[in-house]
Amino acid sequence: MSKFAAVRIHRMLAEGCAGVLREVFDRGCVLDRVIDQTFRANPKWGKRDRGFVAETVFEIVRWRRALAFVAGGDSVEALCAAQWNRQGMNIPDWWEWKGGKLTEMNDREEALGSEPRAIRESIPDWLDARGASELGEIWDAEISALNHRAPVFLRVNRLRISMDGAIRWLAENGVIADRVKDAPDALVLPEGKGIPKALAGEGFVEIQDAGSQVIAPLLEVEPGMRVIDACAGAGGKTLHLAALMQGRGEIVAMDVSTAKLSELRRRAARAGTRIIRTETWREDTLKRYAGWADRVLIDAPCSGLGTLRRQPDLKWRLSEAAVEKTRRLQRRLLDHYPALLKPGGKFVYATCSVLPSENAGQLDLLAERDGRFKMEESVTVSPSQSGWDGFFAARLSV
Ligand SMILES: C[S@@+](CC[C@H](N)C(=O)[O-])C[C@H]1O[C@@H](n2cnc3c(N)ncnc32)[C@H](O)[C@@H]1O
Repeated sequence: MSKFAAVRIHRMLAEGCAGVLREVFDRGCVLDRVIDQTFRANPKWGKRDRGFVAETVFEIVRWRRALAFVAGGDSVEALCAAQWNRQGMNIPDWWEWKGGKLTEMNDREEALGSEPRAIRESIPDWLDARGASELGEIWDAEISALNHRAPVFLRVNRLRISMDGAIRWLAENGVIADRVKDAPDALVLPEGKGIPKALAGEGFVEIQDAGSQVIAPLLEVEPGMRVIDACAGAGGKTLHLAALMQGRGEIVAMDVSTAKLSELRRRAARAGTRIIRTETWREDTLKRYAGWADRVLIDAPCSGLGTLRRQPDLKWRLSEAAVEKTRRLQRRLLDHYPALLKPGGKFVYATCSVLPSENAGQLDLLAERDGRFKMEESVTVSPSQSGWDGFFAARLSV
């Protein structure tokens, strides 16, 4: 039962929830961003109000299809009613959800378990068919795990603080964090807990899922090396690489997005590393850096299906055609970016997808097109087996 079960629903907050949901469902906006904008537009909402709105909309986006079945309709008002009922809250009399009776809703909640998986697990039909055809029997466990709420994981920045030091520093600031088995730099916060923005901004720790922390170590970087992070984004893995290189060597962080790279520079300064340089991809970048690097990380754009726990809105925006377009881009990156390596260099190809066609399947196709690469090691992080986001990474040598 939700911690909000005994709370009376305030009209302003209910309308706030409905507004967020319309932006996400009708206009295809990104849930996290809409929540942020809504909170900024309503500065008088307290911590509890924000918690209520965030929990309501996250759960409705996650369970949209199942809730529509339970509510007997998929209007935003009906979805809210079904979710509040699930949370053990009373649906206010003034909430016009045009649904059936509460008893009918409760009956349908019980019947939900016998519905087909796509309805039960609240995913589009195309995604269920794709998951089942690529993953077979384990799809059932994976999609179920991807519907759980994810805890917050931190990566301790070893350039600035030790593991014990970080645990002590967090505790002194009221944050309890535990070590994570098999993820040497990771800490996990208790369910439902976050880290205050001010602490996250100190540079001692970065918010990063434990699954994502598997990737940088696979590149086997050493202090003094030349490394290219070819799809660096805002630098989650670049910062990890810099820490593994103990602040010695050179990392060139590349991306097509200048905005993401400027965020990366801000984070790098905060993390206390000076070995990262950023480069926006241009026509001549590949030529200028050809044969330059000891290591290349291709953290490729992907469907993102391994991160559905944290961004459930993604499943309603994605389509089979969009996933295929992403696969074509992945093939292009694999055809071109290994040219950045010196002879004897190594690259890691990584995604946050659970679909083999974006992962090992891409490397099988690469092997057919180009026989120069030798597979050294690969890791698949399964959400159901690890409790982490889903990732794939493989190291290949030239
Ligand atoms: C999976 S995200 C990277 C996440 C990032 N490495 C991190 O750890 O935070 C993929 C990135 O690839 C970038 N991208 C898209 N097309 C690209 C291309 N053709 N070359 C390089 N990067 C590209 C996107 O802007 C996005 O930032």
